Amino acid sequence: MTDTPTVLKKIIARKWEEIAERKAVVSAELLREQALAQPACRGFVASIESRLSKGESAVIAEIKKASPSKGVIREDFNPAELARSYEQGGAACLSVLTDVDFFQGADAYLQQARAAVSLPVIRKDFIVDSYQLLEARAMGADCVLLIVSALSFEKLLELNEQALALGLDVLVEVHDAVELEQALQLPNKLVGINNRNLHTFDVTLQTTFDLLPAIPSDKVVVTESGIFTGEDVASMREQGVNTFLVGESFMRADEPGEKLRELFF
Ligand SMILES: O=C(O)c1ccccc1NCC(=O)[C@H](O)[C@H](O)COP(=O)(O)O
Repeated sequence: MTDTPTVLKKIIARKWEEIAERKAVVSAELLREQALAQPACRGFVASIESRLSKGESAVIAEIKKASPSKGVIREDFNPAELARSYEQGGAACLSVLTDVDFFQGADAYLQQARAAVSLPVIRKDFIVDSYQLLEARAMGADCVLLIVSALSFEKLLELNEQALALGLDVLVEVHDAVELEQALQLPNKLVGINNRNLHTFDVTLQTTFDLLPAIPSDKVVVTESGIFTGEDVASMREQGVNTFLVGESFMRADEPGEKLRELFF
């Protein structure tokens, strides 16, 4: 009997096809030239640390039109306007979904959002190949996401090194103790704990609380997914977690930046 592929497995399988299609249009060599011609990144980690050092929450505000678990989340979708709203609301950084097939994202959305503000931006996608790092740097991203469950440990180390060498910051994302053990072997400052199980879509903030004790105090923990209420925010703060990645809750609000301010400041 064969296992039914989970959504994460489907996304990764499609990613490899997408990479092959894109490589046929723009070679890795050309992309590298474009990546190396970019100005310095804006400092994703630095922006978070600056907020934390002032005793504030650092909010990574996500621009996400749709998702596999929720379908279309926001019809009225203008990345530049959303970015401005988030900046005014007090965001430390932006997260922009660039995956086309499962999130209705686009590389252009990242560029439009970033051009509208001075905030650093993470390319939120499913990175499995160094070509996507070159793409990220070439399109202007300041940070990339590396999802431990999507990569072998060797690939994780390799992509992490390549991303850092390109001047990108990296948010390494885990969901359980085994993945966390791998993530902690990287020199990175940020450790993202995704409260969403990417295989089943189950979301529980308990994931962050369970993994937190194993994380050294020199790391910055980013709690990701499922943050909707003041109580959610307070429960994280009580445990010393002050960096949040939030998407749906803001995206469903008429004024996403106002919602951000109301929840966090
Ligand atoms: O959101 C999904 O349905 C999803 C499915 C499979 C892989 C990843 C998925 N989402 C990416 C994220 O983790 C979230 O966009 C991000 O953490 C924000 O979460 P939320 O605040 O719950 O929108």
